[in-house]
Amino acid sequence: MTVDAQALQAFLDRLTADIHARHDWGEVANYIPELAKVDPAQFAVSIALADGRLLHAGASARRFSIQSVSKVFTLACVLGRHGEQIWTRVGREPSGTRFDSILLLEQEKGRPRNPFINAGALVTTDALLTGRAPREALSEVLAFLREAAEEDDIHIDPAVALSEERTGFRNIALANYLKSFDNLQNAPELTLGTYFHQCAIEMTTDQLARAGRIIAQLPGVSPLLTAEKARRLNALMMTCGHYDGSGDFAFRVGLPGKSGVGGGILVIAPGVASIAVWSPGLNLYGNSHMGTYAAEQIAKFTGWSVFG
Ligand SMILES: NC(=O)CC[C@H](N)C(=O)O
Repeated sequence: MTVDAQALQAFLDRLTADIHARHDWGEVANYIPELAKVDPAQFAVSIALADGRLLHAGASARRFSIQSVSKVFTLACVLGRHGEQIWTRVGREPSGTRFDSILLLEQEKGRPRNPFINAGALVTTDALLTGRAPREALSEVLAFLREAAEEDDIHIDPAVALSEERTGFRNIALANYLKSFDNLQNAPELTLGTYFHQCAIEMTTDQLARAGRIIAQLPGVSPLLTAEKARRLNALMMTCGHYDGSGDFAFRVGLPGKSGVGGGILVIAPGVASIAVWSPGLNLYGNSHMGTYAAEQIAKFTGWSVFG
């Protein structure tokens, strides 16, 4: 689908002004002290187009904590390393529960519903870690992101990782619970440390939109992902990328997306564009409130949808 880039840029500028005028930001995540300090009144959007152009508006050069958006890239690394084997340990169904819920884990004997809820992401991170040190596993995720974004300046914020390490009691519970079902191969502390650091990667929307081009399979991007893997990541993002808000996101936006509790969302228009939005205030489901609104408005303006 072709898009008039100039008209889209003017739209993004209007959208940014509109969002700032609304003063309806949502609440920042307060269970991670370092994220609770972030000013909610911020917004950024970047769109990488199939012709190589990168459009942006708002604070698109400001770094934010990508948090659960990292789960897509970790899964991509794990699929590359272990192939389909990972699906014996984690499912591919939406959970209908909060991202940090433990409820289904007991009923389903320690096999998390999908790789994007925390329990499932702990399993994929554990698979990435097996056979090496946390530093090496994290280097692989960073190298993957840097190659996808074609930019080296992507790093982990140690203060955010430490902040979560000190207060992440639910994740600590989930990891121990997984271990009791024999669904962690490493010591829970090691898997958790790797997971918290992976979530603490910081990026700008410009960088995230560029990294997402491989999931959108835009022409000329790095062959890091096969077309088949990209399609499957998109399917998982569509069905599970927003936890118990996934249905609402699909209904409103019509494109696969992955959110993070830092307020970022990566939205994919397959073959057409990779969109990154960021606004740190969250909605009821723990997904960016204004980020979701922006994605909805962009989809409306462009007509981009996987549903025709
Ligand atoms: N939804 C999220 O972004 C959650 C990620 C966060 N690091 C956590 O585990 O709680």
